[in-house]
Amino acid sequence: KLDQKGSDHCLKMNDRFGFYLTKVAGIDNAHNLHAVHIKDILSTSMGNLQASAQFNYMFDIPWLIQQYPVEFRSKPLLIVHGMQRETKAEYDMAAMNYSNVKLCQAKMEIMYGTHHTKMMLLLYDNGMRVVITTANNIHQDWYQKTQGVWISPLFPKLDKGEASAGDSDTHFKKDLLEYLSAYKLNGLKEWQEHIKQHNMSSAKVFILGSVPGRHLGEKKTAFGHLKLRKILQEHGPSVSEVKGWPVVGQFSSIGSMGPNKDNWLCAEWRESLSTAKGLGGLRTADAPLKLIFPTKDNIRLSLEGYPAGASVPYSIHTAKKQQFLHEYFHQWRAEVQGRSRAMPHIKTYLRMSPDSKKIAWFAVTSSNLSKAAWGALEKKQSQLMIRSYEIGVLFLPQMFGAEKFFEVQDKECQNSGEFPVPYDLPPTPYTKQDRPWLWDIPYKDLPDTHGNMWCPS
Ligand SMILES: O=C(O)c1cnc2c(C(=O)O)cccc2c1O
Repeated sequence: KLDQKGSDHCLKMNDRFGFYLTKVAGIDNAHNLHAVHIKDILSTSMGNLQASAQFNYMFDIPWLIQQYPVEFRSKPLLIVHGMQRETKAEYDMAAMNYSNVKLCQAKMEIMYGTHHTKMMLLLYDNGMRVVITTANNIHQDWYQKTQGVWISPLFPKLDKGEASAGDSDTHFKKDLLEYLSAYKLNGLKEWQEHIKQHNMSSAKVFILGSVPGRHLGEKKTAFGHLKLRKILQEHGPSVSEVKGWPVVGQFSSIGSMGPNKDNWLCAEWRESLSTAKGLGGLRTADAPLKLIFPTKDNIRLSLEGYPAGASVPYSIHTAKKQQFLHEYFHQWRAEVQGRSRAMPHIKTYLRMSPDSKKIAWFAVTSSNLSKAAWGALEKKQSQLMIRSYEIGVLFLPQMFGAEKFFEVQDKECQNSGEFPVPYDLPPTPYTKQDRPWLWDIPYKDLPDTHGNMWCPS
């Protein structure tokens, strides 16, 4: 048990990055000391809330309202979602009970796209905060899973007339406004205005956004994996420093990516994630790729048991078409954070030194491993086609006063500026017996933590 000081220190250290994991029920509370629950984010200690906007994929509206302190439950709340038809009608019905709740439906004009973005815009009487997370606005996403949360500093209001100023070295404000204006929704105009009126110069992260569309010309590098490539080209580590460093991807769902690695995964996608600063296009030896995705047994033996798999939607139909992928797979192991049994719904990407003691950058985002989220080049690479709304943040060492790289925090609550990577590095490869979790086939051989089998209908 950490003494009071230790735990306070932890909190401070974690404030360094503003990156937290969500609290997990049922593990030693030592592992929750600097984790956050949604009620902590919305609490009066974060500011005197005047209004908020909640962007997400899944909402339990009554549950969400209950997460606000009682004195904030009647403040204006804008819910931004991508639901259509029956589900949209359900949301409209649920919201009717709350006169302060307005709904805003994101346009989904490209097939198979979803509104994955999970973001909170919190307006106080003395400023505003931006929160970007991987958790849906439902109880079970904040209960026994590993989820990521980035909480911005308090952004103070700008004095009149300064509206053009207030951006950071990472052009956080400009990129957030560009992301929101891409919705082309009148319902978002007031929040775009709030953002314009606040000083966001203290933001040290880069925005990684995705917006449905066929992005070309100037906009081609505004979103998806080409935005990450652009940032790494300009601000990333140098080629010589990270030659041969593995790229690590960790996610809770997988899209269809063609019959072999050269279609997309180890072509444009790995190209972007292994980009380094220096001569554009200087081909470095292909970076090793390590993908972290829960095994069937990770899910079976988890705190939630097989039902954890209901949030890990990898279908056998898709898996069958891309067996090549499984060579890259590594187990979910998070002893460092006491979360080996708290299944990942977090999505993270990083570049790791061969000895896994350092990382060149770290991203936490709603984006899973899919072309829909990161984009796929089309028309002779002249345009990037993205299907879904996504948002995440990228941490670069030099923006946080680190020399060249982040040291990896390999024991909880270390007293230094090490980066709290949410899982164990180096990742542990699948054993010969391991199989990736597939959510749409039955498992009747071995019971889960709660003694149940898995029989999807
Ligand atoms: O967090 C999200 O954005 C998200 C999106 N989609 C799903 C699906 C699906 O789309 O079928 C199934 C199960 C979980 C999720 C989920 O957690």
